[in-house]
Amino acid sequence: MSQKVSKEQVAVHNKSDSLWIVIDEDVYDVTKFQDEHPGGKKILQRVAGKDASKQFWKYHNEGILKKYKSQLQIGSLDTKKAAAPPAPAVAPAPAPAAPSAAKAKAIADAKPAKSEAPLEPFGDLIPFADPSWYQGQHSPYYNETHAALRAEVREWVESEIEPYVTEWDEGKKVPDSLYKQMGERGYLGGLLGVHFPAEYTKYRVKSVPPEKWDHFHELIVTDELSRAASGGLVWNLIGGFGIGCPPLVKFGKKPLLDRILPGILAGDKRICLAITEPDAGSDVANLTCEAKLSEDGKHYIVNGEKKWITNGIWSDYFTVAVRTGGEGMNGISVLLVERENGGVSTRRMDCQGVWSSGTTYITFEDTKVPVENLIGKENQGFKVIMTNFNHERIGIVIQSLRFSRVCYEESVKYANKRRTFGKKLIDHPVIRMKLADMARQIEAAYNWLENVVYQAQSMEETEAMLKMGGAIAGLKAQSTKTFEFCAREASQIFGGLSYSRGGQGGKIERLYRDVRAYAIPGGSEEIMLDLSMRQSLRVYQMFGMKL
Ligand code: HEM
Repeated sequence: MSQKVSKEQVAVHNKSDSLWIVIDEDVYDVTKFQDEHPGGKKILQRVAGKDASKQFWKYHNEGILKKYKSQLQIGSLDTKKAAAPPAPAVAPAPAPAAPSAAKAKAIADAKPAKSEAPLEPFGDLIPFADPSWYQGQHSPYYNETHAALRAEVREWVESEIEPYVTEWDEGKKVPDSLYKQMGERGYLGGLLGVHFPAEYTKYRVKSVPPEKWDHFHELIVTDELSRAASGGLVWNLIGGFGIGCPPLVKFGKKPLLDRILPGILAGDKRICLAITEPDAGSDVANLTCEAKLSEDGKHYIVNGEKKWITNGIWSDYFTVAVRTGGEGMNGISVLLVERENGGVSTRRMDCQGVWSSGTTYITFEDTKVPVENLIGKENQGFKVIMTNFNHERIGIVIQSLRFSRVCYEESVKYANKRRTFGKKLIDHPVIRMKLADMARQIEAAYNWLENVVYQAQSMEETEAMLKMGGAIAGLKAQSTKTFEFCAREASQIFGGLSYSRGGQGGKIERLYRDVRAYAIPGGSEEIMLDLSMRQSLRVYQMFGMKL
């Protein structure tokens, strides 16, 4: 790849039997690739031996070069300047245009006397495409460990995930090795909504010592993973674990944790949450999957069905809500079912979106579960489930808002290169209005999210469950509605490119299909909005609300 080539040498390779092109001063041999080029071989032959940068960027985004570079690049033009030294983990800001002396003084004078320095800017600096602290703005929530983690996860996603996401989504499977990496990188240990469980795993997150791990680190892992623009990918990696494992960690008995948690946190064994049934979705109190105690009192025998269970198809363990008592919420318990004990059948379901997440229909037939696998107390499982919902919903909020940002970011980039009616899309007021409407909703919801995360980590768990449940439910509805809005508006901006799968509008097309997977599970928008009012009013009545 270090080969230096002159323009004249490239120009010789101008026929289909030896076809070179130049993109951004790098030289590519596309002789063999031309037959498989999705845009056709003639279009490549027309630029054979020439600089094709302009044409290339018209039809592709950065992901294509990242994916094919190692395979097709044979060198660079001898006129290309040496590459800049590698960027530090946290990229410094590009030098801003120097303000006039008077203006600089005015800015300095206007600064509050005691202002904490903001963190270094990071990423592409497109306003609203990342949270504001990425653009060097002040924030009370983040410190150097958050910035380092952000760089760590982004590097991983950009190099090892993003280039392959489309393939995995279409193939409806993410390689198991990636899940294993989630364990080895320590991310699984950090996604439980509790302290980092260093006592149960030897793996550590490179940028953050366990004792410093907080809820904002968890937010960053989920947020940066979601930049891959695939609900299927995110749910494959954290969908089952993020909601199935916390109840085990918080309410499981120590011998059970000692036996199975290390394997789960290492990424060797998979776990999922099984609550929803063919006939009981948001109405959890009415579930019917039953568990009866065996005559010798050593096992529960489980019979029933569970539906739309994320990761079920690959899971070794299932955190299952069952009916052990009478009707309603006081007859529900939570059990940890182990596949290897038998009686568990799983079938993959075909759904509209989140294709690589493994949505599953499960049948339990006389499934034996040792009584030691009871999570929480018998007939008090409703509390376990309710505590878990806040964590699940915050995860959905983080993902929905990042997906909204991806829709916005892709739109801004595309609008700055696509020309219609003699000018760039970005120069049409109607397009800027769409972008503004996306940005204002994203920022409003994200600032609410940061506040909620801060409250959740500052409060004791029961207090957080009570006081924050209503707000989190409202925020969940706000975020999924924002996501739906952004997917729609981005799709209008991309036009036909987001109607076909793959290519420049591929992320938008995929996310559009994922919208319902966020608006419905974890509590549908309608249930969430109603709950946000009912719960907030009821709780604050307890805390002395005056009407
Ligand atoms: C290293 C060189 C190139 C590679 C690896 C490459 C790869 C691809 C890929 C993977 C696609 C499928 C769509 C996508 O995923 O974005 C595509 C489509 C396309 N490419 Fe290329 N390409 C290259 C160079 C070029 C050049 C130089 C041109 C124009 C002169 C071109 C024109 C097109 C067109 C018109 C499409 C179809 C776009 C659409 O469906 O809207 N490609 N290319």
